[in-house]
Amino acid sequence: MRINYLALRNFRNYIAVDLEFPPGTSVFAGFNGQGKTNLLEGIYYLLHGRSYREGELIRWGERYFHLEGEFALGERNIHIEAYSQGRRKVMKVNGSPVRKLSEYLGTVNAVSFAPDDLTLVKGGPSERRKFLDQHIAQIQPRHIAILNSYNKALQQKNALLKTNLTLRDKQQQISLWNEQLVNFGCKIIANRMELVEPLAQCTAEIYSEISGRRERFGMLYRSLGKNDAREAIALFPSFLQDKQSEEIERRISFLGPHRDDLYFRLGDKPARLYASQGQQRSIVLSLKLAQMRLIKDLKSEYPLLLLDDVLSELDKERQEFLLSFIRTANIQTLLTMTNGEKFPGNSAVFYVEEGKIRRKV
Ligand SMILES: Nc1ncnc2c1ncn2[C@@H]1O[C@H](COP(=O)(O)OP(=O)(O)OP(=O)(O)O)[C@@H](O)[C@H]1O
Repeated sequence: MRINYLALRNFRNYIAVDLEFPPGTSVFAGFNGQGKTNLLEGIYYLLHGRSYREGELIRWGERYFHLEGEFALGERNIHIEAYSQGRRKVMKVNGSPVRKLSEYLGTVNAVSFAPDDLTLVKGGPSERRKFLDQHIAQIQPRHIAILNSYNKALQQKNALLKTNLTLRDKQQQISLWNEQLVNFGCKIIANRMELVEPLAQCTAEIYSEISGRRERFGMLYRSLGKNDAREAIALFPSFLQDKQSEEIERRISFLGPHRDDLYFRLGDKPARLYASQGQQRSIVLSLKLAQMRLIKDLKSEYPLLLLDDVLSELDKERQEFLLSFIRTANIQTLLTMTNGEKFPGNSAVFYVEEGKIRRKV
């Protein structure tokens, strides 16, 4: 998968930028606050129909933003457009408006890696669930709709638990929401389980390579407190039934895949507690590369790789591992760096300065 072309209009700190991307690695270098992340954010927005950051996308003082990109998928070119129309956001693929995100999400895949991802190991479970769910959504866009339906039912159930209705009324209504939670929740667990099995294997292989075969990495998806997600699916309805009185008493719904976690192990020790800084970096790097491989296995093409200021976070050996993976697999990679860092060999270099981009000649 490739990006050939990108146009940004009034997007973040860009007034008007038109860029053509060569194959291979492109470096975007600049001082802090010049627009490097905004550029990757624009590409992310085109591929996901939303941003991953807070804040106003329209350039301050302007009334709209407009993004346009041309992507290549095998022999096929895909033209994606996104713009704001008042408060409304519009997406078009090859000129046709997109009604539902799931219609086009995952058409062109990208894996991104930024310093924030390094919290995946030591951060809270919600970060790891988000990581899993985002990956699933790239290959199975309906997963987003299932998550939304589950979260809606969960919100309604929590709202009900907070009301002052009689116990009898609550009991009656809760079972309706529980039915929905089971319906959508089991699909979520099944999707996560299906991804984690190959992801765990692939990540372990890559981690072993990075660590010179000295360390063993393992990953386990724990759902509803069970190590076996199939068991969790089978038990979910009766668990909800058993916990009903406690949920009514505590006025909160505390059981379901919205509480699940992904456990990382180094040898037989939990990585969350014991992984060193370097080991955390190796785990996240292995996870990202495993994601790339799984997408390649499924779609026969590697996704785009968006590396935001991440190279400086890796030591020399891990940098070399990542760069040689990119070179060997011939992955189109967009890499941001701060001025002064050493650029990887054979890359096209672009300078980013105050919302303007020029290619080094
Ligand atoms: N809606 C907006 N309109 C205009 N400028 C904006 C808008 N949103 C963000 N900015 C500005 O864009 C600038 C560039 O942000 P960006 O995150 O891309 O920087 P960067 O080059 O990646 O920097 P760093 O190396 O520090 O990560 C910031 O200074 C920010 O204030």
